[in-house]
Formats: sequence, C-alpha cells, structure tokens
Amino acid sequence: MNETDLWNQIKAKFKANPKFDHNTFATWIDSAKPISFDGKVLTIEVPTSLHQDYWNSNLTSSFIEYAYGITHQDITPKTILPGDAQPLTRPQQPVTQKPVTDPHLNPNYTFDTFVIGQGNQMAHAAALAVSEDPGKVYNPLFFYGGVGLGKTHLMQAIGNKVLANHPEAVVKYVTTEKFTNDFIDALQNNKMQEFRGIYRKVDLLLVDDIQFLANKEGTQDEFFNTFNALYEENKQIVMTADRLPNEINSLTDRLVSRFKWGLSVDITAPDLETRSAILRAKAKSEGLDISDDIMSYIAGQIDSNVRELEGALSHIKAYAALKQTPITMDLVAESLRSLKLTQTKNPLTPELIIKTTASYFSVSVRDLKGKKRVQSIVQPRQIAMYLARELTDNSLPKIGESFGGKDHTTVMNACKKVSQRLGTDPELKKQLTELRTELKH
Ligand SMILES: Nc1ncnc2c1ncn2[C@@H]1O[C@H](COP(=O)(O)OP(=O)(O)OP(=O)(O)O)[C@@H](O)[C@H]1O
Repeated sequence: MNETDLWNQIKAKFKANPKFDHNTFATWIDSAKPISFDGKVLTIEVPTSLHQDYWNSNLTSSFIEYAYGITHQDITPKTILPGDAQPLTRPQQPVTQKPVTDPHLNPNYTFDTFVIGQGNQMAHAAALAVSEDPGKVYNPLFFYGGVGLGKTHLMQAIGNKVLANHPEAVVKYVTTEKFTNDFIDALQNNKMQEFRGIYRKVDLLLVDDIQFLANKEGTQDEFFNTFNALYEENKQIVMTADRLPNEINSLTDRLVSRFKWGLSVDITAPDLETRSAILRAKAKSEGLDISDDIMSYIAGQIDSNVRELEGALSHIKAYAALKQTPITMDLVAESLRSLKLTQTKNPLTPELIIKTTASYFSVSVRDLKGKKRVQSIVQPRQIAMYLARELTDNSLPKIGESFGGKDHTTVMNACKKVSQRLGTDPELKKQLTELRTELKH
C-alpha cells in the first residue's frame, strides 16, 4: 500500500468518527498531505508547527488505531512542515512492467553492512549464494538462532541484492505475524484470491519468525500451499526462526519435512573479536570517533547480542552529546553503568501493568484477565490495556494475549473507550497519572 492509499483510508476513518466534527476535520486532518510510507512510519506534511503540536497531542493515538485497523501493523505518523520533505526521487513513469509491490526491505540491511565472523560465517555464505542464484542452490534457506543475531539482516540482504541484480524481480518480506494477519483478513473479507495472487506471484519470499506458526493450523495449511506453489515454480523461499523447524511446537510434519529439503543454518552469538568488528563498523557509519581500546571494552561488557551492542553504542553517543564531552573510557564506563541501571529498573511488561493496575483498584489479576463484564472490573481492565498500549511496545494482538487471550479488537476498543472518557472524566486522568508514576518507580 502506498502513502496515498493508506492516508486516504485513515482520513476516511477520521471523517467517519463523530468525535472529529467538520471544522476539526477540515482544519487539522484534511489539510495534511501524505509524503511517504516506509511500512512503519507514514510521513505527512502539515501546514504549520501549530498543526504539528495539535497532531502530537490530539490525533496520534486515533491515527495509530485506524492504521492498525487497516493494515494490522503498528504504524505511526510523522508530521513534517512544507519544505522539510526530501525531493521525490521516484521516477515519474514506472521503469518496468513489474507489479508495484513494496518489498518491505530495510535498505541498510545489505551484505556490505554485515560483518562476517565466527557464528555467522556459514549463514552469510549461504545467503550470498542464494542471492546470486535464487531458486537454484538452497531452497528453502532457513536461518535459526537467538534474538538479535542478524537473521533478519541477512535475510533482507538477500532481498536487497536480488533486487539490485534483477530490478524486475518481485521480492516480498513478511513477518509470520503479517502473513497470518493477511490470511485471516483475506478469509474474513472473501479475498483469498487476491491473497494468493500476492503471495504466489513473488520470485523471492522472505518469511521472518516462523516459530509464530506454532499452534496456528489454518495458517500452517495456507503457508504449506504457498510454499508448494512457489517451490514448484523454482521461486526462492527464505525463512527464519528462533529454533529448528522440528522444535517448533505443533508445526505439522509435512511443513517440517518441506523445510528440510533445503539448507538450515544456525547463527550463534558473536565472539569478542566479531563484536568489536561490528562496533567498529557501526561507529564508522555513524561518524563516531572511538579508539580501539574503548571499542574492545564495550564489546567485552555487552556479550548478549548484536542488537544490544547497537543499543549500547547509541546510548554512549547520546550520553556524550548530553555531557558535551568526547567519548573517553570513563564516559563509556559511566554510560554503560547507567544503561544497565535503566535496563533493570524498567522492565515494563503487560504482566507488570496488569499486576499494578489490579492492586491499585483492589481487584484480582485473574479478573483483569478474565471475562467478567461488571463495571468494577471492566474499567480497570480497560485502563490496564490502555497503559499496556502506551507504555510497552507490544502489538495489540500481543497485549490481547497477555489479557487471557483476548482479541486485538478488544484491546483497541478498550483504548478507544479510555481515550474518549479522558476528555470528560478528571478522576480517570488522575488514576492514570498515579498508575504511570507507580509503574515508573
Ligand atoms: N554481523 C552483523 N553485522 C552487522 N550488523 C549486525 C550483524 N548481526 C546483527 N546485526 C545488527 O543487529 C541488529 C539485530 O539484528 P536482526 O534484527 O537481524 O536480528 P534477528 O536475529 O533477526 O533477531 P530477532 O529474532 O530478534 O528478530 C540489526 O540492526 C542488525 O543490522
């Protein structure tokens, strides 16, 4: 979906909501122009900085809700002012006859930016081979391993390379969650033909986090059929998971055996040397001046995964900017200490929010996760859902799961109810403030 289609659909939802009257709509919403959409952020241009402020305080949460309803993705708005927009580089005419589908690839996830080391060498080699000869060498290619070790990066590097070599190729990256949502959406709206048209006409299908197929029989069936259709046409399939296919709970045998047709490669945690090399590459790309000693020190301190290594570097960068000092060993040590403190201090999860909200309102956790419809339970439950949405980055379906397996629409409606009541109920505002303070302690 491009920015204009998405924006038009979101705009229609604003228009249909009586909360936004004609004037509000015309002044704040209709005056915005869609600029770009990268799969996560829809950039819109608004006429003045006043509009930006108004968007930030009054429209953002509805926007996110509507965007989720349309795409089943967490999409946030970014407002910019006239003149801020990058000049459009897109050609006026389509250069090829290729169907216009967004591959959803991060352009930074390339082979050039991937540091090879112990733990990912084999995965890198397999990825490169597949990108040079898709559909021929290892099909399917399956990466497995722990979080933040570069599986998504490598998988998308294949996509970027295939597109660079063959601009006409149709490449599609999806998370398993997105595949599942698309499938359910197609079923509910009688759009299976369209769904199959999209998924079975790609040259390269990249599916991330296959472990989320666990316990989803219907989606597994459809995935099996998609897999077969592509495989028979020699189209390349690449998948990732946090474990081997046969270790994924209730993954049907026929899928497990299909996945074994190709090559499964694991990615393991990088050693000290590789971590230092990754840090050096990241620091260079961000123009940071950090000595080798300091680099090794950081790599020695953060030994979990590459995502945390990147997080530590950003933290150090921000810390140095804040203190307006160069990056010295002392500054790094202090910065990492503060990072570790915030990490242990603030593990906000829906579970913790449920527990805190339950004790605040003197109701039980079980009731908040249950189905009782009495007001004394329903309101705390809605408040807990609202806070989980606000204070964690869990998706609506994930939050629903934490509340005893509720549907994402239930969470969405709860957030909506709380937002609406906030305008008229000062007591609710006070309760939310107190809960937020308690949760941040
Ligand atoms: N070898 C590497 N060289 C450069 N960057 C890397 C490397 N490995 C991982 N990264 C970076 O670390 C971050 C996390 O990697 P990625 O998202 O690919 O992990 P993942 O294995 O898919 O994790 P998850 O299962 O949690 O999604 C990304 O920003 C990625 O660019």
